[in-house]
Amino acid sequence: MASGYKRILLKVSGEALAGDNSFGIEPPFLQGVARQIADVARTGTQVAIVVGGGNIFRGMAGAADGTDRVTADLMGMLGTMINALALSNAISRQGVKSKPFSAATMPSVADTFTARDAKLALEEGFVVVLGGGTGNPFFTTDTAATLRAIELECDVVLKGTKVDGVYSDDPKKNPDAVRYAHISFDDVISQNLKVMDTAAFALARDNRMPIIVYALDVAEGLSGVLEGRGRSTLVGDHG
Ligand SMILES: Nc1ncnc2c1ncn2[C@@H]1O[C@H](COP(=O)(O)OP(=O)(O)OP(=O)(O)O)[C@@H](O)[C@H]1O
Ligand SMILES: O=c1ccn([C@@H]2O[C@H](COP(=O)(O)O)[C@@H](O)[C@H]2O)c(=O)[nH]1
Repeated sequence: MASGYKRILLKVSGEALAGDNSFGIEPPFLQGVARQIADVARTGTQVAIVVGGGNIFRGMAGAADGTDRVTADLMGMLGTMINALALSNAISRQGVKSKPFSAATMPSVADTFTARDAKLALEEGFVVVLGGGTGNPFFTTDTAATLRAIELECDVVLKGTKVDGVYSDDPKKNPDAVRYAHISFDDVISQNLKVMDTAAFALARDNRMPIIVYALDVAEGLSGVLEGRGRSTLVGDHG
């Protein structure tokens, strides 16, 4: 069934790609995510993806160990590129055309991202997988996801992660945390709810870009979440 969305931006958690491990990519999990994405793309919904890198390297952790922050963030961005290549290839193996783009120039690895080229690829039926975050240190791939969604004129950001929505507190640390079905940008920011960083929420709020937070391993799959089935939280000022 078609989702009703013409074009979506999916943020795939890097940390979740490690599956039951603490580092790297678990192939069955990667294949499962690729299958869900291919199912949605086959319905005619255009899919752009931003991939995180928490399964490989986070700049803050590198900086805490003494590496200068800009270098550590470059290392983090390169980690997201590894995930982007793996995910794009896994989607292609599902029989759906996919093309990786990089925010940083690395011509032998992937085309450099421009909104114009990525939009053309989407219109030609490619699932585009965007690595390298925003290309700038001191940002995150959550902010990159919101930024790219706005640049590519997507209808919605889907944040696919390890938890099934936005809670009153981190559900991994507080078993009494309560999940919201819907929450406004102002509330998620003023309550300092950490499922995404404040910069990403503020950018989405200022550009009226709704965000749906859901668990990548949801039984109903990405298509189910897009159709309103499966647990998730809608962050936005309308609906
Ligand atoms: N209020 C909250 N509601 C839901 N999750 C929360 C909340 N506060 C903190 N979290 C945590 O935020 C995590 C998701 O964000 P995080 O940026 O760490 O990961 P990610 O975006 O999934 O991974 P990556 O950065 O590797 O792409 C969840 O796993 C959850 O434990
Ligand atoms: O725009 C960006 C995006 C990411 N980084 C660096 O990459 C890692 C991994 O990204 P996550 O969003 O944490 O998954 C991040 O910790 C940063 O070091 C960046 O510098 N700029």
